[in-house]
Amino acid sequence: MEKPLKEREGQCSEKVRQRAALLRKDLSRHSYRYYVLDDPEITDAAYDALFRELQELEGRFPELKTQDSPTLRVGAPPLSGFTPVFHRLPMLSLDNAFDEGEFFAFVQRIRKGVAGELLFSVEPKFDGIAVSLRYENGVLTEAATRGDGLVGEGVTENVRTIANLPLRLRVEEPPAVLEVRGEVLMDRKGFKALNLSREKTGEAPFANPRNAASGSLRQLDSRITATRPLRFFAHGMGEVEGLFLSSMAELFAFLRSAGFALSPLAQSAVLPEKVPDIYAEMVERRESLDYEVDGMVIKVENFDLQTRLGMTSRTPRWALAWKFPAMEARTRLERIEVQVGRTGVLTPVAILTPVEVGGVTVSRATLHNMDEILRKDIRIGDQVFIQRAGDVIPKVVKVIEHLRDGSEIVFQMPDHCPVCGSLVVQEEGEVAVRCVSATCPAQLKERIRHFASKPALDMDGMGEKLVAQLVDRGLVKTCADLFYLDVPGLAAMDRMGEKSASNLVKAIHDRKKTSFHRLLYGLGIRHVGVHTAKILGQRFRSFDNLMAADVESLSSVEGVGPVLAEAIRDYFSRSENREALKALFAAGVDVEEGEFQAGGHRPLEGKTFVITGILPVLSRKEAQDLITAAGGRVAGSVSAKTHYVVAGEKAGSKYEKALSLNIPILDESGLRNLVG
Ligand SMILES: NC(=O)c1ccc[n+]([C@@H]2O[C@H](COP(=O)([O-])OP(=O)(O)OC[C@H]3O[C@@H](n4cnc5c(N)ncnc54)[C@H](O)[C@@H]3O)[C@@H](O)[C@H]2O)c1
Ligand SMILES: [Zn+2]
Repeated sequence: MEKPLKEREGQCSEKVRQRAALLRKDLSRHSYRYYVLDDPEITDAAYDALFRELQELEGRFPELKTQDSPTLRVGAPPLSGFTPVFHRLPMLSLDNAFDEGEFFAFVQRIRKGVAGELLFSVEPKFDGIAVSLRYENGVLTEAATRGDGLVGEGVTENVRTIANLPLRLRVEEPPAVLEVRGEVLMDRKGFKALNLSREKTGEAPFANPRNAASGSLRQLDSRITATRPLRFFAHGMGEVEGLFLSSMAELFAFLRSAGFALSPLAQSAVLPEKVPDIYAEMVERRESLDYEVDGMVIKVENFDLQTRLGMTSRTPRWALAWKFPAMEARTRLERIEVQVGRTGVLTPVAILTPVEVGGVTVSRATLHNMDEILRKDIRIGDQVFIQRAGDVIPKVVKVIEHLRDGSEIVFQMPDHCPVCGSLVVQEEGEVAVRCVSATCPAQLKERIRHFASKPALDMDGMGEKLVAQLVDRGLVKTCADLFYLDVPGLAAMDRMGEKSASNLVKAIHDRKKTSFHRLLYGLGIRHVGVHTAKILGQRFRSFDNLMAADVESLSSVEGVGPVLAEAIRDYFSRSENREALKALFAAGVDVEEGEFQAGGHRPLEGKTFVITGILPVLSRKEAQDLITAAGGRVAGSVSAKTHYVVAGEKAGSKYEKALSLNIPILDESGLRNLVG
């Protein structure tokens, strides 16, 4: 139960006072690093937690509040190199919510003063840098960052270099004054490329696309900004004269017609009960966007009501940012382990102090290779930012160099295989170091696991631990040995009963009859993925043909480059590999006939498709299968090489890209017609 205020005030001990002072000091420092230097040393989630703690302390003990408390302020004052721009209407921050309960508490607060229906607009929260664009009689005259909310940095020349923003409003009778507010951001691809080139020249990488966008926009030389892949998304307005809009729906429509990019995920006039579902959907689609969003912004639909609700010194009372689970975390890199892959490549892996990222505990991150470690200057003992995206292995984005205390250790790649002890080699022109021993058990385990994996021979039950035992006890020395395993042999393994042993033997036996591409993929030839294996199957149709093919005819196949052709040639030129394949056939492996039977209907041969949005009947996977079965190829992103884009409901940026490149867009029935 809440205690009466008097008593709570009385409890404000020296300890609490000190804590509040410390929080204020820390928050100010982090704000400075984040807003001014674009080089944060803690994650946004960690910052938000400190911010909340201070907010709560100040709420319980109002006497702790100070004029300069970070809880009362927006951003940071502008940097002195820029012309200061005074915002006629302040540019505010947003209140945060972290769960559904906090969202409905916000709805409740607003409901108090409202009779009748309450509606909201929803938009993704773009993780970029806020700017205000001033148009006078339709012409862009001034652009400024948010700064401390009242005074921002004049970045007009820099903003003019952003390609997707109108320098003149595309409306017949432009308003006398219109300030469009929105977010400048950098897409993931541009961010990756920028960091890569910075690491090569020894510059510190940016921690995330937001910091990269901010650092790129806030340049004193606009020629540098012009080289950076920046985009602008509009989401609101400041001062207006000569234009009357009454709702978010009207605002969205007006901004679109005037030539601004808005998120295709924006919706207006939504009932509050619907918001949690839309939130869940946005969380799900977050990864598929080519730029980062860190939450959903919910705004009161009606402008009259917005005005009535007003604002605090820091935030409007009519809007809320419902944050997404963080995908970034900071932790310590404890040590570096070296793993040996199936082609013998030594891969360094970071072992981290376990940390939670987006609801999952992460304790390992890939470091790729020695080049990457050197480029990012990653040392053992460093504090690092890690990032998780979907189900892929987390990666180390950046080291927080100034937190080093001198005890960090520079890592060196071992010159011997950590598993079999043989000398490793680095082939010319290659970054990777590999163990080339033909008998290396680490490689053998990986090769067997790959061979038994789902897209290859798909032997359900052949897991990592079992494979390790089979190899360590000498029962399996080649992939072919798998087909000679018997029930007593398997049942002797740890955690293996008669029953599961006999199931597994049956599963292995069932998999003898397989398809060409599964077997080819299963061999684990470097660079040969599932897709390439399928293409090669279609072209060569048998292992005899494939083994007889020279580099030239291999690389003439669409989708097979010279590197791949070379890898395939190299693989089959080794007698041990040819023997291994023979041994598989001798063990009874059989590639199904009919897979490439002539006369197959292949109307989409040579055509590349991109699928976006939700189709009315087919799932994403079904649509893909339909296309590949008809000889087409499905790519992940739209480019000049795309032949068709198949678009469903809520199609996103891929749809827009297709429009801009004049690529034909099909709906589901259009696709079916094409397939026939
Ligand atoms: N890591 C650090 O050290 C550090 C330091 C300071 C701040 N931060 C981060 O910055 C946040 C505070 O920054 P903030 O004041 O910019 O607040 P905020 O990021 O919580 O949100 C406010 C901003 O969101 C932007 N925005 C994006 N999409 C929008 C949309 N569709 N509609 C309306 N506005 C939209 C607006 O520009 C607005 O100014 C903290 O929550 C923290 O995550 C981190
Ligand atoms: Zn080895």
